[in-house]
Amino acid sequence: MPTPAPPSDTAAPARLDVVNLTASYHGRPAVADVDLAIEPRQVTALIGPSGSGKSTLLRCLNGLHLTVPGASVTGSVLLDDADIYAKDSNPVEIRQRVGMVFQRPTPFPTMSVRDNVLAGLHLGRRLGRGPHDDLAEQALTKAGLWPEVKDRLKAPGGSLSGGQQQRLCIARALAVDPEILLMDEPCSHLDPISTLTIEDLIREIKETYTVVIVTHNMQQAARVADTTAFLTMPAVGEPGRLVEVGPTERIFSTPRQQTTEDYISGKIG
Ligand SMILES: Nc1ncnc2c1ncn2[C@@H]1O[C@H](COP(=O)(O)OP(=O)(O)OP(=O)(O)O)[C@@H](O)[C@H]1O
Repeated sequence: MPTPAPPSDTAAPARLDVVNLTASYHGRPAVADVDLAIEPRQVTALIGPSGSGKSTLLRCLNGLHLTVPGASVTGSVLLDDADIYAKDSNPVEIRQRVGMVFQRPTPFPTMSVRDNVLAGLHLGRRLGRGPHDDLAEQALTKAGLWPEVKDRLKAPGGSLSGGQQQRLCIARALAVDPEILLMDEPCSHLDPISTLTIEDLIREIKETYTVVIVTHNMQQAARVADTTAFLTMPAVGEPGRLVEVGPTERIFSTPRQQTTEDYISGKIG
């Protein structure tokens, strides 16, 4: 199946369908048999105990998993119906359409704020219409950082606070105009105020983007996610499996599976 064409500026954000996905390291499954529909313009949270495969599953959603030595995948991830694991799919294009923000803010510390935002554009994607300064301003505005850095665009990225650096990374991810943003515990190294700022931002950007977030923090999932997917593994050393997925409010108030209830009530995990 051919890789889908890049979106026009007015295109709706993409949907993702995970179909019978198993992801392994050196032949050992880390997460198995996952079927999961990720709806456009929603925030989907992946929750579950440590080692249940949340980050692995997240990295499978844009093919980043296969960049890990010894990693393999079976099953499919359909990006608007085209399998990102098809032989003829284009990994660079997929990662432009499905961006990623990591746990630790990862700006280039000595590169200027402006150049950090534009750093992803060298991947060969179209640069859009206006000059790059406009693009940097737009991305920083979307990431809620523009008022704080508009007079510091030449300052090094490393001179910003941790929370600002994480929003700089979000601006960098948004500058390449993705349709989907994957966030792997984006607040785990941030203070409570910066965390709330990022959560506000997630709620705002879901108007335009499809967001998938891995979080250990169930309150955070309850605050930001429309849909929550709970993964766990039956025993240590066994692969994680998707136990239950549904509207966040229902998952937290009336989970259908006992394991989900045990996890959210703190009995396991
Ligand atoms: N690079 C790797 N090489 C080998 N095994 C790995 C690698 N990354 C993860 N794993 C294994 O895959 C399994 C799932 O790990 P993963 O990090 O996806 O879980 P997680 O639910 O995100 O955990 P945590 O909440 O602790 O971050 C674990 O058993 C882990 O040891």
